[in-house]
Amino acid sequence: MEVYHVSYPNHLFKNETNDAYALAIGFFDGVHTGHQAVIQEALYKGKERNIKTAVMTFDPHPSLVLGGRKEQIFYITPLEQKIEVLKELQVDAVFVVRFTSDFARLTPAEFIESFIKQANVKHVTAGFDFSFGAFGKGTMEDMEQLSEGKYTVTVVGKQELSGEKISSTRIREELKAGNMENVKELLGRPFMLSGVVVHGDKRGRTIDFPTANIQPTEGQFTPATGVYAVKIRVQEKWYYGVCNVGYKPTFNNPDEKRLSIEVHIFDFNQSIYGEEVVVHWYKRIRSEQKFNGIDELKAQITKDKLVAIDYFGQA
Ligand SMILES: Cc1cc2nc3c(=O)[nH]c(=O)nc-3n(C[C@H](O)[C@H](O)[C@H](O)COP(=O)(O)O)c2cc1C
Ligand SMILES: Nc1ncnc2c1ncn2[C@@H]1O[C@H](COP(=O)(O)OP(=O)(O)OP(=O)(O)O)[C@@H](O)[C@H]1O
Repeated sequence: MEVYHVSYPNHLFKNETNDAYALAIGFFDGVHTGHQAVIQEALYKGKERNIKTAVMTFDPHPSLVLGGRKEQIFYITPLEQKIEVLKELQVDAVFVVRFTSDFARLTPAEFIESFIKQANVKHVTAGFDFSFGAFGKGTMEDMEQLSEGKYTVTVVGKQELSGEKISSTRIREELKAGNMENVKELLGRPFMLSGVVVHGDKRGRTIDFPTANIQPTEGQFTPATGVYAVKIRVQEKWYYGVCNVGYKPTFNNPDEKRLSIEVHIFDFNQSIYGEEVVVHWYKRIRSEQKFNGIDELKAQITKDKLVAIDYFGQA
């Protein structure tokens, strides 16, 4: 899969590629099942017409530029992970458009000229609510009307789960609540968090539950605090585990708000500091609690482990 980075006005498509494309457009944070329907439609059209399939996405999130947001944005799938998921969907190319204020000022017609027609796009698919161009004024009807016969358009209808639209916003809310089973259903795969194993307080081994402390890749959304049943990939192998996201109130002063993500990996006793790992999140088991000492905490983690084993035994 090719990845092209394009930006307006300096670096456009002209010399990038001569291939013709069926294109799916959107921000696609999460590449959830609603997004997958849009991308599958592009894949279908690409096959039908014997042309390549591409996904156009933007970076950073438009709200950072349009909303004048100063704080960091947290993504369900940071760009690199989004690209990985798109690769698995068998897309031929990804166009990553730099979302700048200059880009945001383009009229719908200008956007189409520079980013659709000049990119040799022969078919466009997007969802029913996709909007583009300055103030988001361009609709999918405009997309069709401005085509001048140079490309065709399909609009994918609203994909729903339990009567509500599947959306990135909805998934962020579910992550904030720790509802990982719902997240899994909406994404069509478990939520993934990648990061590096860093040194913790080294207390874990003294309570018989050694943990890998994970420093997440920058810009990733972290689920609600609490204890979770997870799978973790270490050096190409998958293991089961229990993960605590929180502040360890049993040991730490509640004012010390340093969030930690740590996984006790089952049947594992290697030193993995500095390793890159990926955590897949399945189920929230309970909230983090302040215990009266180590014995109570140990007894609870033993129970958490049984809940996770039981969950995976049935999953
Ligand atoms: C499954 C699991 C559940 C945990 N639950 C709690 C908890 O409810 N309250 C708490 O204070 N710490 C909890 N912890 C965190 C432990 O206190 C922590 O692993 C221990 O202090 C070791 O920290 P260290 O790795 O920084 O040395 C939990 C850890 C794990 C692995
Ligand atoms: N549930 C859905 N059904 C059909 N199309 C969808 C759905 N969700 C998103 N799309 C389409 O997928 C593309 C990417 O959309 P976008 O990234 O805005 O997703 P979103 O999930 O709606 O995000 P947000 O919650 O931030 O509005 C757009 O073309 C959009 O119209």
